[in-house]
Amino acid sequence: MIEAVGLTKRYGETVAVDGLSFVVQPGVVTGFLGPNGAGKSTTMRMLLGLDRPTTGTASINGRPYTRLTAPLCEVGALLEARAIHTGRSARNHLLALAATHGIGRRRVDQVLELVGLTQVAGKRAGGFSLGMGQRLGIASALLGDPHTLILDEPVNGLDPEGILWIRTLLRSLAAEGRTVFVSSHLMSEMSMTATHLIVVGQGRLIADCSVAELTNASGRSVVRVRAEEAPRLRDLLAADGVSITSTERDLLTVSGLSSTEIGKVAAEARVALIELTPQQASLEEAFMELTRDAVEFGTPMQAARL
Ligand SMILES: Nc1ncnc2c1ncn2[C@@H]1O[C@H](COP(=O)(O)OP(=O)(O)OP(=O)(O)O)[C@@H](O)[C@H]1O
Repeated sequence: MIEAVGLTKRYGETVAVDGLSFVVQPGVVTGFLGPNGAGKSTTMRMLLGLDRPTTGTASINGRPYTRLTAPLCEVGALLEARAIHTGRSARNHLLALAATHGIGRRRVDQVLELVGLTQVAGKRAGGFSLGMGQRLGIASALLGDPHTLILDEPVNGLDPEGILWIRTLLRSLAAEGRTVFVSSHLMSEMSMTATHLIVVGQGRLIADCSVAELTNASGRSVVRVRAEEAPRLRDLLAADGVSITSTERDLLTVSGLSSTEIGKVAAEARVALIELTPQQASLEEAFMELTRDAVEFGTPMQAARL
């Protein structure tokens, strides 16, 4: 379990993290989501004892990271991409790390296999592509078979096959009962990997809920209705609080009424429906709505990317 209590980090005038409190439970993948500059990396660095909080506390399984006796075996961490600038081979890099914790050669070969680097284990890690470096970082995080994983943007630099691989890996690690905390600024990615979400904006907590709750909370569900007599149905549905748009002759997009209500009106008026589809606002929309006021350098392009 990871716990942050009133975590705050100031850099001069900048408040990077602002009174953040949350708990990350074991057994599910928890996504740490927020626009660029929201304070995710700073929070993770404080969890890992790499940055000292201005105020507040961060603990892992009840203790600050710096007080863990065998950190590598308790917490696996992946921070920014290309953290490994080494002339060593991937295997030697892992062997050196393993030696600090009395971890054997067999475990090194195991994690190399797990991340798909066995073939290139003898190659200089400094010459690795971004994706290979990312895999080596994940191998380092897994080396001590830790119960807690803290990964900052682990899909960065991975190709589609790599993204699928990490998604499956994280879910299986969580299913084994581990605590898996993973940051991203991409809602679409997180919605496919995480079950729970902690959303931040400008250093503050915006949401702490399940992926399903976030979608439901957006509450802007609309219903797609297709009917040959769409104009007549539009008149029948028109009422206060109902908004109807139409981009095609036989298509209506209705908000303010449920699909059941629309179906009943259509049946009573004997209007044949070709389609009646309730549509949830996408997670991307829900996220943008949540963080709209918290995007640090809000530009239309950046907001669209979230
Ligand atoms: N060492 C530092 N000195 C000064 N300001 C910093 C420092 N580290 C981070 N910041 C500022 O703190 C804020 C939060 O940054 P942080 O990197 O934690 O955000 P993030 O959510 O991880 O963003 P990204 O998705 O872009 O990595 C930003 O305004 C950033 O400029």
